[in-house]
Amino acid sequence: MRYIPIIQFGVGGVGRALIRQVLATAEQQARYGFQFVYTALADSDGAVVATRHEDEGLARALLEDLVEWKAAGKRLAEHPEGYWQGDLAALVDVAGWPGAIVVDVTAAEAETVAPAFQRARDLGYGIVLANKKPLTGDLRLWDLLHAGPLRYESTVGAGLPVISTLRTLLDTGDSVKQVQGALSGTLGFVMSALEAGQSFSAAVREAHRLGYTEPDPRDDLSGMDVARKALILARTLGLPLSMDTLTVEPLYPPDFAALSRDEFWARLDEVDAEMQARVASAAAEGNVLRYVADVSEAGVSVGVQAVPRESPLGALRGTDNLISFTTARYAARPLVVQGAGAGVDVTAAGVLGDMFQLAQVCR
Ligand SMILES: NC(=O)C1=CN([C@@H]2O[C@H](COP(=O)(O)OP(=O)(O)OC[C@H]3O[C@@H](n4cnc5c(N)ncnc54)[C@H](OP(=O)(O)O)[C@@H]3O)[C@@H](O)[C@H]2O)C=CC1
Ligand SMILES: N[C@@H](CC=O)C(=O)O
Repeated sequence: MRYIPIIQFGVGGVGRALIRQVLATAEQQARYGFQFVYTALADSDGAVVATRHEDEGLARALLEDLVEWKAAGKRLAEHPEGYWQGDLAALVDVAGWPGAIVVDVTAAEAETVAPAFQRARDLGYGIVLANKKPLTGDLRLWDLLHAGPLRYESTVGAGLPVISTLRTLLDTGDSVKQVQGALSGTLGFVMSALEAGQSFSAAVREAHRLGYTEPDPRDDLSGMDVARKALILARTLGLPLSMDTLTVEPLYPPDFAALSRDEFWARLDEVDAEMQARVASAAAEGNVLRYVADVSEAGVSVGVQAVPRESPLGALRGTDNLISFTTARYAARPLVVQGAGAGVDVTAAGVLGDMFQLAQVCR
């Protein structure tokens, strides 16, 4: 049996779901002749690191306890096995051995995680990302990440096979003309709720409660989360674009960006009337609102579109994403991927699928 050390940054909704799935799939892992062992877990200011490395990593009972501890809103550093830390690169140093995989399920800024990725690259470790920020900042970090084993399926469409589909199209020599679709689970959920008569602010609160939004929901409502996904698709297509080339339409007034998170939540209902009016005006024409991303060589844009209620995008419900690839081979009828595009379980499954792939690549 090969033991593959897992160093995981982030023990939030997705991070905890991932730990549960890793523990629940020991049999599936064994079928491939390996076992994932957690050797380090980090949250924003603490960590728990395995003291015995050889094959066991953190014990199952401890991992289960840590999942409960974090679900209760506590800090890893305050756990009896935890300590305060702010150096993710040092964690990569102490917790890995050849074949290790570093998993980023935070929403931390690129600059915060970049030194740890540099260390992982130096040591030849694999990297799996659900965090979009490292892939959408400086192109030098994009290049560094791509200089070794890397998977990032869950950054676009959560657990849906979006990046792998695009990769296969490109690897098999197809020419991808356009990638278009609804890429936000949160905004899809909110738009559906508005159609059903719920207020905008109530729908956003519900999406947050259900674990669909980013840690700061303004990342979703500003369009930035969709813009990041669109940029990841564009860069995967080979277009060396940066964020400032994208057109992005926000769903809240500009002064909301400077509010504290609490102030933002307190003032969110100020947007309700305008959103209700936009939905009603679209409905009068037989349309519904969808937040749509468009990626092609001509450029990348993300924003609200009124689309016919009966169209594929208009028929989407809840957190469902729909991504269509128009290519030389799929010209008349695009290749379409559709399904839940947010939620901690589907996202964690996308990350775990990436880990299974890297386990077969990293030695
Ligand atoms: N939820 C979803 O449906 C989807 C999420 N994703 C992506 O997955 C990632 C995680 O999302 P989610 O689990 O919902 O978010 P949460 O807010 O629930 O969890 C984020 C975790 O990251 C930790 N964290 C933040 N900064 C750092 C840091 N500098 N070092 C180490 N840990 C840090 C937080 O620590 P602390 O506990 O101390 O706050 C927390 O444990 C995001 O990037 C998101 O975009 C992608 C697809 C879908
Ligand atoms: N907040 C995101 C989560 C997945 O990336 C979304 O709602 O789509």
